[in-house]
Amino acid sequence: MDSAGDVPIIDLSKLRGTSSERSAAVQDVGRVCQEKGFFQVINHGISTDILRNALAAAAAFFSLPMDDRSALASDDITLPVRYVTSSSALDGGEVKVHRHVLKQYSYPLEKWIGNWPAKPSQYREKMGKYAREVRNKLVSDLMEAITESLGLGRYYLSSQMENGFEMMLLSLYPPPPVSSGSDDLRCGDHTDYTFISVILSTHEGLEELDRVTGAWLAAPHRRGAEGGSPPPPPSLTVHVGDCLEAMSNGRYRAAVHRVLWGRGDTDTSRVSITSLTNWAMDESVEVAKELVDDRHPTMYKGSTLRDYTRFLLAGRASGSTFLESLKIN
Ligand SMILES: O=C(O)CCC(=O)C(=O)O
Ligand SMILES: [Fe+2]
Repeated sequence: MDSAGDVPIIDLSKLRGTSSERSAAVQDVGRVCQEKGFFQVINHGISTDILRNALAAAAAFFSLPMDDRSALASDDITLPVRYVTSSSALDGGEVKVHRHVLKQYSYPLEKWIGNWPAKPSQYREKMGKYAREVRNKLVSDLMEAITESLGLGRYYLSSQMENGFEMMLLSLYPPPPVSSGSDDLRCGDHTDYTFISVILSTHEGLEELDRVTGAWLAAPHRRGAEGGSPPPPPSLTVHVGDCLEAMSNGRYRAAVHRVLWGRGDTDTSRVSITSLTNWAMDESVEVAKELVDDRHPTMYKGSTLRDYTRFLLAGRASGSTFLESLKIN
C-alpha cells in the first residue's frame, strides 16, 4: 500500500477491481482504520472539476457580504442550515476569528438542498454535485469495504446508510490578525461524531495525531491545479469517526485531528469542506454483537446523533469528549 509521508493512501479503483484486488484493498482499508484511523484516497472517480468547483462555491459563499451570511446564523443547533463563527478575544481587546462555519444537511440531498443558501447563484448546483459524488463514489464504497474488513459483510450497514443522514461543514479560516503571534491553532484536537468524514480543502493545515508515536502529521495537500495532463485531483482525506470506533468495539480508532492556519506570513484564507456520514437522528449506534466475545467485552454504550447534539448543547461540562462518555470501564 502506498503512503504520502506517514499518511496511507487507499486506491479506490482496487475496490472495484477483480475479486483478488478487492480483497487486498479491503484488507488495506481494515489495516489503516485499525492502525491509523486516517488515510487519503485516490482513483475515486470524482472529477477534478467537481472538487474544484465545490471549493470555489464554498469560497464564493464566504465572499458574500456578512449580512447575507449572518442571516443564516442561529443558536438552534438542530437547524438544517446554520452559520457559526468561532472567535476569541486577544490581549488588546481585539477579537480573533478562528473560523466561520456553514453547516448544512446534505443527505438525502433532495430533502435538504432547497434549504441551502440561494446565493451565490451556482452554489446549490456545484455543492450538490459534490455532495452526491462523495456519497456515491466514495462513502458508500468505503463503508462497504469497512464492514467487510470487520468480517461483518459488505452490506451489513446498507439499510442504516440508506436511511441515514449526512452533514457538510464548510469552513473558512481567515488569515491571522497581525497581533496573533504564533497562535495559529484554529480548530483544536478532536474526533468527529460520524462513521467516516471526508475532507477537501484549498490549503494544507490539517494535522493527524499518530497514536503510536504521539506525533502530529501534516496531511499532504494537493490543490489539483499543478501540472500533469490531466492534473492530479485535489487531496481527499478520510477519518474514522466516533460511531465507527464504537460500532467496531474499539477495533478501529477515531482519528484525532486539528487545523493549524496562519503559520508564517500568509495573507490568504483557507477553505475546507467536511462531509460527515451518520445514521438517522434517533437510530442508536451500538457495538456490533459479532465483535463481542469473552476476550472482547462490549466497550461502548449505544448513542444516537440526537444524544450527541444534546451533549453539545449541554456544553462539555465534564471536560470529557462524547466518545469518552460512551466508554464502559
Ligand atoms: O478544516 C479542516 O480541514 C477540518 C475541519 C474539521 O476537522 C471539522 O470541521 O471537524
Ligand atoms: Fe473534524
